[in-house]
Amino acid sequence: MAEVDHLAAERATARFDVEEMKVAWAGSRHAVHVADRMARLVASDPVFRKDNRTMLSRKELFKDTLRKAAHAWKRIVELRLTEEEADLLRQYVDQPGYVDLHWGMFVPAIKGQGTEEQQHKWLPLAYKFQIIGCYAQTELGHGSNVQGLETTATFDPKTDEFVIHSPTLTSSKWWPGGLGKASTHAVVYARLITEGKDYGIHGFIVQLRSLEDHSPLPGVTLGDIGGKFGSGAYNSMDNGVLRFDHVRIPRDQMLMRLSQVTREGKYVHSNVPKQLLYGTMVYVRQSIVADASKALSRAVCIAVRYSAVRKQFGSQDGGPETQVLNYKTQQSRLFPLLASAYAFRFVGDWLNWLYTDVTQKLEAKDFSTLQEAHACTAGLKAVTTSVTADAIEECRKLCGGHGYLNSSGLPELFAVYVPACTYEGDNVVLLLQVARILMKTVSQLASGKQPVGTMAYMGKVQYLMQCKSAVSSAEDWLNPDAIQEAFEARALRMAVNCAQNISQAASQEEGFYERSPDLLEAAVAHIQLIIVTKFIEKVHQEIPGHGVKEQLQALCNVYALYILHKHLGDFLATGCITPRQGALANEQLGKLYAQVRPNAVALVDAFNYTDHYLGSVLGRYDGDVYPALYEEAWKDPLNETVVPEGYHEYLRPLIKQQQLKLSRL
Ligand SMILES: CCCCCCCC/C=C\CCC/C=C/C(=O)SCCNC(=O)CCNC(=O)[C@H](O)C(C)(C)COP(=O)(O)OP(=O)(O)OC[C@H]1O[C@@H](n2cnc3c(N)ncnc32)[C@H](O)[C@@H]1OP(=O)(O)O
Ligand SMILES: Cc1cc2nc3c(=O)[nH]c(=O)nc-3n(C[C@H](O)[C@H](O)[C@H](O)COP(=O)(O)OP(=O)(O)OC[C@H]3O[C@@H](n4cnc5c(N)ncnc54)[C@H](O)[C@@H]3O)c2cc1C
Repeated sequence: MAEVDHLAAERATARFDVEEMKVAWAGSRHAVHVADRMARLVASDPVFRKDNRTMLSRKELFKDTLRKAAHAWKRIVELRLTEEEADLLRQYVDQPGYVDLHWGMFVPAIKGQGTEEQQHKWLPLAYKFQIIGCYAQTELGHGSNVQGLETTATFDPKTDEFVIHSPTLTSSKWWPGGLGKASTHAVVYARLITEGKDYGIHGFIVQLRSLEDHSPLPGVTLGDIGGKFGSGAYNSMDNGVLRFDHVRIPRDQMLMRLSQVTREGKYVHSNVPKQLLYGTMVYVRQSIVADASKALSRAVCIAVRYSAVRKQFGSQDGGPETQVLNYKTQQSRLFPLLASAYAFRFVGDWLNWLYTDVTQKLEAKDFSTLQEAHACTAGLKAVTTSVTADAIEECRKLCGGHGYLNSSGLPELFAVYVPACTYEGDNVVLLLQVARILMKTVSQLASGKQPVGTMAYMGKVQYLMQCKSAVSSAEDWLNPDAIQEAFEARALRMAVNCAQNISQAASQEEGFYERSPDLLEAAVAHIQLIIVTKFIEKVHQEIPGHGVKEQLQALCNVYALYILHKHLGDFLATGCITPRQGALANEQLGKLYAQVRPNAVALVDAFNYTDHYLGSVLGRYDGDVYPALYEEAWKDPLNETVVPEGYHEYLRPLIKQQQLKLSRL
């Protein structure tokens, strides 16, 4: 705890129990405790220092990542950490690296798509880091279109092997994290060809590097694809390129849980949906939603604390300057982001529950909820990552000029985060998947088929197509039923409008193509409805702690009314509310901001982040920003010498030349 607390006055105005809010945020008292312990463990270990990261060269940064990963593993083993503890420790180390893909995609791919025998063989090796794996799906020529991948895996019955080959330049694997320099193995996605027939994309475990000296195996060409956006940031990751020249692997290295190739080369597909091949992506998409709230809450924590410290302009009578957090414009830009962090946290928890539920059903061969899992993970991944990326940039602007300094932590956070809009499915491509499912659901309404899960509201089509909001005062917008109905009506009407427009096209496919910009908006409306609904449901639960429920209620209303205000055009165009009701929502939003204001600093304290994890001089817990900023500047390598390198070569001759010219005048 800091000696001087410049934010003490802010903390004193909080009208709720911060310790209990920490529990609501983390999910349980146990979760707060474990996260706290792991965060402190990392913060107190000099190997995990990260304040110099943006000053390292790419090579130094990569080596630093290897060092941290090895040290983290050593600590995990020494301290016999549980899986939960180890995941948190890695989170707080906060440096993207091959380990993320090893645990986050390679292991899940084998678990999800490998037979029991294959899991028995490969997982123990991966669990002990005797092999390091990555997920090699995307190619130079194809990423979004998985069915368009070109790498081939041709079965050779003579030797009982698959021959993995990259037939073209565009078939080179391109992007897989951990592939460039670290991985020894990969789950490679390739077209399965047997008995002369192409059976489409399947997963294969392929060894890439020697386990003795790490050199590439014969027929394997691989390396790093080069520097990426931002200093430090995602450059700690060795995203790689990989080509195969007729590389042979045993038949049993095809992941055979979903389909098999027999010794004779017969292709056998188990009686399961083909889309289960995409299971690893579904798993990672749901974890990306949980991560969105982490990244967003970090940015918001920095911006809120700094806005409480920063003062600009005096009062009319020459009194003290005003905290920028008191400006209504600052509040109207920042508090919706604070509310979004909480909203994403709770929808992330719900999505995790849904994912677990669907997985259990799949184990029991019940595939009925697969579409729901796909729509929710794809749509929530798209909306939460897009909002978070934009929000981090907004937080940078909210911190004025100092937000642009690396020491604010915001440039690096943005650079690390922004590819989340692209990886695990480009957000537009994913939203179009949601739109397809929405259109399918609308088309089935006429036949009387009742939609289920998050689409269930569409079953109220008769009512929602004609209902009118009853809101007649600003306070009426505090009624969750009023919010819920307006959001349901907007989402349904947008979807039905799209469906009607598509039905007038020459074909469904052409209509979908022509109307895709509208479809995107309909998909966003549907996903925003899910987020609002899950927040409302959360607030309806019993939430212990003085004032905690009230604060969450206020944030829920901020989130919903902010979205309504931002997308007012949708609500008006679909006739769900009147312009007057829109104005009342905005009036209520202003009142809610005033309610949030005295609690703002405490609401970000509830995220319980250490200064190490935040990595920001502006977001320090103690608010002692200026000495830290001043001190940090002197650490820059440019300040190692008073006179810069290059002075004698370039500055002095220039100055002298000008002096000479002047002396001649
Ligand atoms: C503690 C753990 C932490 C873990 C987190 C660590 C991770 C580290 C974090 C970040 C590191 C970054 C790692 C990045 C990795 C990657 O990027 S891997 C590569 C990801 N690639 C993609 O996401 C590609 C996107 N493309 C696709 O998913 C598909 O191509 C497609 C766009 C969905 C289209 O597929 P396809 O052409 O086959 O299908 P369609 O004709 O459109 O649809 C056919 C039917 O299938 C249904 N469908 C599609 N996808 C799914 C799915 N995933 N699940 C279920 N069902 C699916 C679709 O709705 C159609 O259904 P219908 O026939 O009934 O209409
Ligand atoms: C940092 C990072 C890490 C990654 N890690 C991995 C990894 O570990 N393993 C792996 O296999 N891959 C990885 N990837 C690759 C990633 O999954 C792909 O980049 C991603 O799926 C997007 O595919 P793409 O690059 O082909 O984009 P494209 O599909 O080429 O997108 C280009 C543009 O076209 C638009 N577009 C494409 N299709 C459509 C359509 N049908 N309708 C409308 N618009 C469309 C997109 O919206 C986008 O604007 C990573 C990528 C990044 C950036």
